[in-house]
Amino acid sequence: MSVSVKICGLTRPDGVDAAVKAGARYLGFVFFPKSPRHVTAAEAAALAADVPLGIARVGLFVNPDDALLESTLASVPLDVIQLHGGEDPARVAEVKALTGLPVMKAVGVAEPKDLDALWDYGLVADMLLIDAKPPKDADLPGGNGLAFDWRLLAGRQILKPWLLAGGLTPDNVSQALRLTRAQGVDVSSGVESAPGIKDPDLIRSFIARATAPIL
Ligand SMILES: O=C(O)c1ccccc1N[C@@H]1O[C@H](COP(=O)(O)O)[C@@H](O)[C@H]1O
Repeated sequence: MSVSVKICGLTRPDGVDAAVKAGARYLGFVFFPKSPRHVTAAEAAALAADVPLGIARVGLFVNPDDALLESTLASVPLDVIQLHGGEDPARVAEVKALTGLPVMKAVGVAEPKDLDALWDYGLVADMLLIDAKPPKDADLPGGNGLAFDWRLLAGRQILKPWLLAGGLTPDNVSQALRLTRAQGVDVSSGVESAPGIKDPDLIRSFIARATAPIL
C-alpha cells in the first residue's frame, strides 16, 4: 500500500494546490497562535473549501478548550482533529465525543521510554502521530524541524494507524521510511522556504519521494 502523506501548516492556496495535485492524503491547518503557520478560522475555511473528497482536512490544536474547537468547527470544514499538546488520554476521548470527528494524537519521542505512551493513546485515539519531542525551551510543541532516532520504531507494533513526523525533508524521507516502515509521514518545516511559507516544489518533491517504492 502506498504511503500516506500529510502536509501540515498550510497557509496559502499555492501550497494547498501543490499538495492536492501531488497526492497528499491529509492537509494540516494550524490553530495555534504562537506558530508561524497559524491560520484564522476564516483563512482556513477558504483554504479548505475546495479540497477534493478523499483528502482529509486536519485541524491542528494545542491543548484546545471546548470553545475553541466548537467555534472553529462552526466555520471550518475539518475531517480530523490533531491534538499536539499535553492532552491526556481522557481529554482525547472527550474531544472525540465533543467534535464527533476522528482524533489524531501526537506523541513526542526522544528516548525509548517515550514510546510507552503510544499504548495508552492508542486505546482512545483514532490515529497517532509520532513526532520528535520538542526541546524543553521550545516555543512550539511541534513544527521545529527536529528528528528523533527512527531506529527506536523499527519492528514496533502500534495499535492504531500512525504517521511519522519530525524533521522530515525530501532528502531524508526515504531513509525514514526504510527504517521505520511507517504507513504515513507528516511534514511541515521541511517543505518551506521560510517559516510559514510552503514551497510548492519542495511539497512535490517530498510527496514523490515518500510515495516511491521503498528499495
Ligand atoms: O507546525 C507547527 O507550527 C506546529 C505547531 C504546534 C504544534 C505542532 C506543529 N507542527 C506539527 O509538527 C510536525 C513536525 O514538524 P516538522 O516537520 O518537524 O517541522 C508537523 O508535521 C506538524 O504536525
